[in-house]
Amino acid sequence: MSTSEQADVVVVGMGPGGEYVAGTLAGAGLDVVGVEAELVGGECPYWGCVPSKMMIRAGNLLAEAGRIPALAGEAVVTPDWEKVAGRIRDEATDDWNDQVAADRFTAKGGRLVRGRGRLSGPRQVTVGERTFDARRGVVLATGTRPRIPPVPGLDETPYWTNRDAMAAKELPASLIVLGGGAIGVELAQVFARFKCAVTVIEGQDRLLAQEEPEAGELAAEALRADGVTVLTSTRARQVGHDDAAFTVRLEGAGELLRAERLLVATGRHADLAALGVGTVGLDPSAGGVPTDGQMRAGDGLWAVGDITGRGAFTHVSMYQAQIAVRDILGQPGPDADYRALPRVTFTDPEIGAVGLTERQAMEQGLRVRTSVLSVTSSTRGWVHGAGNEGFIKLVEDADRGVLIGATSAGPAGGEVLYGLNVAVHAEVPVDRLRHMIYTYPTFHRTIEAALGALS
Ligand SMILES: Cc1cc2nc3c(=O)[nH]c(=O)nc-3n(C[C@H](O)[C@H](O)[C@H](O)COP(=O)(O)OP(=O)(O)OC[C@H]3O[C@@H](n4cnc5c(N)ncnc54)[C@H](O)[C@@H]3O)c2cc1C
Ligand SMILES: NC(=O)c1ccc[n+]([C@@H]2O[C@H](COP(=O)([O-])OP(=O)(O)OC[C@H]3O[C@@H](n4cnc5c(N)ncnc54)[C@H](O)[C@@H]3O)[C@@H](O)[C@H]2O)c1
Repeated sequence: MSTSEQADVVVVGMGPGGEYVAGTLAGAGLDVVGVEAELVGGECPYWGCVPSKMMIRAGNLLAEAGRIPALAGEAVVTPDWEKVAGRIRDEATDDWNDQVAADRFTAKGGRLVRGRGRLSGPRQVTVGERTFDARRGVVLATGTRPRIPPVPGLDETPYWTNRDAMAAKELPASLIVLGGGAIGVELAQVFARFKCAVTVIEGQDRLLAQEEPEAGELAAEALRADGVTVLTSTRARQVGHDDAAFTVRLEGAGELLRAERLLVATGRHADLAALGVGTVGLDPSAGGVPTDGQMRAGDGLWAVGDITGRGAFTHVSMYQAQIAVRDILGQPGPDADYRALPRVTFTDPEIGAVGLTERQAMEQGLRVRTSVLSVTSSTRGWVHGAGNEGFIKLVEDADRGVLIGATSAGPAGGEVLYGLNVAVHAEVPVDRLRHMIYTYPTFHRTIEAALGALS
């Protein structure tokens, strides 16, 4: 009979959230077991944020070169995907090898256990034949997997998820993207800029449906300008595949689309049943693990990252990880606060947002004032010329006189977002924001104009 092994803390899943928790606690002298089924570092560095942003950087360079004729002369540019694929392989992922990250953890004294972990009771995790008892507790940080919609025929085809797209050594000549959320729009634009014929199929009436309607419209305009076919309020009825191509039969009139590849980017979900959460009294069929403000999910149990369902972003997983670490170490600190949750979709133009959309604010029964100002109307936008599309949208809680939401779209829209992020987080009165000095000529001066236009 095998005996259980002891540890102070067992962290299940070593993505950005789990790696931070495990590494920091090990560095603080705790006996930490980190359990990882695939690669230490998780989705973000190997199949998510980092490789996709390398692709986007390359695609944006091509687009900028395409703007030279309008502003600076002539440019002849030949896209070469091999450069992008090579950079992802060599610089981003080390050819999908996590040795550096694993060594970083073990150098701090952590014990890395490779395998799929599962709760087998309170403060207890089983990995294959081994069982670990965690004196202080267990941290769940297992992230999410792609959600594959139940479209007839889809399961029998070799469709791509984000993982295949990130590892692509060659680009297909044509691509259908199912889902017009963050993954769908970012990758559609990159692939199109590398001369792949892309069609995006989005079930809702606009792209980036969780953001302001203006954001979805801008994303659609930008994608169309890059040659992408954007179909909204459209669903796939049937998917097929033969040696040559994928076919997607659409609902409604039943139009048939064909493409060399099909990318499914229709959201993600956590598999709580496989994680054994029922053994600690949690609902295995829930969409995420509920936590309190200190990321506690039960006695001796914490959860951080995508699995909590509070925003599938690396910065959320790191933020929550810091809170969980403090709590496990017995250090007091503020509860998690998601009022000023920022996010950036790295299309060109970038679309950043923080806090509530106008609609979300109204649904909360708040009396709101809003404004939308075009970046092109600013001096900097006008000077910038080609590639200057974008807008600032502000959502003010009219009764409190503070911003509760904002969208910053445009060149460097994600960077411009920062000031708005501070304003929403710190609840800086709109009246104070109106009376500060905004550098001339910057894109962010559009914020000053938008503050003046709140009504
Ligand atoms: C294409 C793409 C682009 C993205 N771009 C951005 C971006 O620009 N900015 C941003 O903020 N976010 C982005 N994200 C989201 C970001 O990648 C995630 O929010 C982040 O990785 C979540 O971190 P996590 O620690 O919660 O989980 P994950 O990164 O998913 O890591 C979880 C880890 O747990 C492991 N695991 C799972 N189950 C078990 C088990 N039972 N036992 C042991 N190990 C297990 C997995 O193998 C994985 O390594 C992107 C995602 C994708 C797919
Ligand atoms: N820049 C970033 O921060 C970034 C980039 C990529 C991904 N991410 C994260 O990864 C997560 C997953 O990204 P995602 O794009 O897969 O999910 P998402 O939830 O952002 O978008 C999925 C889209 O697919 C649509 N959809 C669902 N089922 C469909 C169907 N059957 N037919 C047509 N459309 C359908 C939805 O309406 C939705 O608009 C995001 O929630 C985001 O948090 C972040």
